[in-house]
Amino acid sequence: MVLGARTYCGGVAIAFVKGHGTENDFVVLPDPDGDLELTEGRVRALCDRQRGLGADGVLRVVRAKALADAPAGIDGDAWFMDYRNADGSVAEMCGNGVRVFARYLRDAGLVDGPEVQVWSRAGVRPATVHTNGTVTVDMGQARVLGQSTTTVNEVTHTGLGVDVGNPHLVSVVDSVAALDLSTQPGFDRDFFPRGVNLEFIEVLGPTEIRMRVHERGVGETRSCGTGTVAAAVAALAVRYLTTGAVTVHIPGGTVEITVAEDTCTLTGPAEFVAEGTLTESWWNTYA
Ligand SMILES: N[C@H](CCC[C@H](N)C(=O)O)C(=O)O
Repeated sequence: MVLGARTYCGGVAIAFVKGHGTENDFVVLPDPDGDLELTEGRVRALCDRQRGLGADGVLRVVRAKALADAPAGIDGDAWFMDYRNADGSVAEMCGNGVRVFARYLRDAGLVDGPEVQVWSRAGVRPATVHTNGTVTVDMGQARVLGQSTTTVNEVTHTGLGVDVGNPHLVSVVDSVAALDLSTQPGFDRDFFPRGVNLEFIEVLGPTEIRMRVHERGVGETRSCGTGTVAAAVAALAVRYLTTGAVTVHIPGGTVEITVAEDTCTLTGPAEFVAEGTLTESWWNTYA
């Protein structure tokens, strides 16, 4: 497992690792000292599936002291997941990303033991890397925002807004397969001024749902970890419950969610596909 690079000016190539959590895929960029100039243009190019490595997002592995916008009071040596969406935008949190990030820290020998503290712009997300390769993340408290609407294929759905550190709107539909999510669904920009991740769920049973998602800053993805937590909250709300366990089937696999009054957990796989180095010419092409 690569540990990362300093900078090209030092003549050292920039290392990457490619991984995914239920097929929500990421480029992991080890950059402990914050040397890389990770511009929006480079993120878009990295995530482009023709001119780059291809991914839904980038996880920069950086120590908090190397970040300009690290939360106040955080230990400078804490590991921070600097998450970027494929369109180059910065998001507060990425649930599938935390699973991949935590497993990377363990496999790269940057942390000892199965318990990993992953910091994000939404706060710290403790994770446990299990011996079978799955990871359980403490996702913090999910906060219900109220009802809002989304329009897909000229049909308007009323959904439940849920804040999981990032914004979500979850709508219950008869069939997720019937939805065309190839373009941005409509949503209320007054209710969600910073954009929103849009989940659509089909209830399969009291504790089981199927979900598809159109992610803010990406488009339709095979999975969205924070979205599965929001979906579980909405599925429980359908039964007038605020706590419980829900199995969520997404196109990229299955995750297990627990919802309690004060916090939620997300358990699912984290896989690594490849590791390597970016060519200097490629890196210098995109600024
Ligand atoms: N697109 C999301 C961030 C990534 C969330 C998703 N990939 C996850 O696993 O939670 C947003 O802009 O809030």
